Amino acid sequence: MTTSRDESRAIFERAIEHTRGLSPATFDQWFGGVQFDDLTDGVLSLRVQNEFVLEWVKTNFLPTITDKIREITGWSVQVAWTIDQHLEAPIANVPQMPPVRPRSLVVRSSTNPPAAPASPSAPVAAEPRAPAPAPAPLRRPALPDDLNPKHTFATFVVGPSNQLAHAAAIAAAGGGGRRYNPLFICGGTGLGKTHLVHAIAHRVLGERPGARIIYVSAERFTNDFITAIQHHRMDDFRAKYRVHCDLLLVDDIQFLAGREQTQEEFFHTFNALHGLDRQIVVTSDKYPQNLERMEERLVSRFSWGLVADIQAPELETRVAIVRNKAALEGIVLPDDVALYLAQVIRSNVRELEGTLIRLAAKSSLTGRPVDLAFARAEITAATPRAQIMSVEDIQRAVCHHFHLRSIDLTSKDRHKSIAFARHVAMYLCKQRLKVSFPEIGRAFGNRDHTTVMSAVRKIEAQRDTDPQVRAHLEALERKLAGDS
Ligand SMILES: Nc1ncnc2c1ncn2[C@@H]1O[C@H](COP(=O)(O)OP(=O)(O)OP(=O)(O)O)[C@@H](O)[C@H]1O
Repeated sequence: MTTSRDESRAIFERAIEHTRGLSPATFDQWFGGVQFDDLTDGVLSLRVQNEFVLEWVKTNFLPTITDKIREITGWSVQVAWTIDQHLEAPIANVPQMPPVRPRSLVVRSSTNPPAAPASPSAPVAAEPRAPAPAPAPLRRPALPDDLNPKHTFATFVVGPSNQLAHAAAIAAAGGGGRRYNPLFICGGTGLGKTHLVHAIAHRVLGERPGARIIYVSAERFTNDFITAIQHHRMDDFRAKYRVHCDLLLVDDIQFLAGREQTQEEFFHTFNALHGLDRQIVVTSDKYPQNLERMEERLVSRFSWGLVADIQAPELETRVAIVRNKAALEGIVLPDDVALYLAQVIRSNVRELEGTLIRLAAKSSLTGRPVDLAFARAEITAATPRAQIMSVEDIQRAVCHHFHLRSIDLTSKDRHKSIAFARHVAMYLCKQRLKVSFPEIGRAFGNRDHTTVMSAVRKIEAQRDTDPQVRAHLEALERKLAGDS
């Protein structure tokens, strides 16, 4: 069967449309970085920005796409990939390869704009590299003493904000997929970094009870090190961390800031384990390059494997987390309350969980059911207004300021003054609520997240150059703060 390029592109587009329906958020995030080159005689040629996108798309989308193409054309499709770092991604959050360090791979699950491309196109073979070798044989069991039994993969809710870190954590636990060493998980407080690290340990222990796992906070590593020096037990310390360890999990590495001697020791620990191909997982509240007072050689090693960040979860993920937590704790939580909690507590899962537990405790003390009225009253009393602001509050303030109807902001009306007010509202949502671009898009008449990104960028640029725009923003900021 021979087809023209237009026909084959149409076949490909039908196939990927089918895939988009299966998982729209993931699709946008990943498939946006793939370009169709050709489909001729059963060979589908695709161009991707980097190897990680290639592997992800290949694992998650390709089977469905090739099945669909087979359904349409009868071909058993083979895929030829080209890695092209110059490829302009239509979707801004496609993961980027870092420009200089050849062995590192930085993946952002965020909606941050992509970095500039670094090197020219290079065709690659269709197959991914062989899986990493199995860890060294295990000798004696070792149980990390402070693992939270509830922090498992089963209790971790996966969404676009954390799916890369989650997938990488499963791979680090030997659960398939490419294993990156080290795995560096970074993100703000209370977003699930420690949970994932514990989940890795539980999974490894479940599957290989003899595995020698060391789970330490960087603070504990420091204290162990100091104690070893004090008591002349450096040989034991080194044997423990550099030899009798199959998996090293280090939480909150930022704690090593400025601790030069501990950094030096950790550097050698890292090298020893890495040299033996033992998995190392590190968490941090910052990207490696943003770690303060950290030796450059350590920073560079942290980026050798995979840097996966965790962002604040989207609304749907927050709802799922709060429902899950309620189910785990045996709390009866109506859907409208779950949604309300997820709407008002946006940036920190720990806080979301804490609020749920507090509500449940108060409800059992007072005998009142956890219903919407109860939740609203409790949260309003306990939280400053600014923190429980919602997209609707911002839309209301913007409409009031520009004398518009609320429907104008969600309508398709592109009149200049309405479009400007809409852009301002989107900008304020991003600034104040830290909600994701897709989430904002949905609240503004189901607009695409790229539209929201460009609106926010436009206002950011005007804010710095146009005094009138700045005046509107300041007036709105005052209004929103005044509501607090
Ligand atoms: N995706 C998720 N699914 C389920 N629970 C989650 C998720 N993300 C976070 N949590 C829960 O939120 C709480 C805080 O998570 P965790 O302690 O892992 O955060 P962290 O990123 O390590 O924060 P910090 O940097 O402050 O140590 C934990 O109870 C954890 O179980």
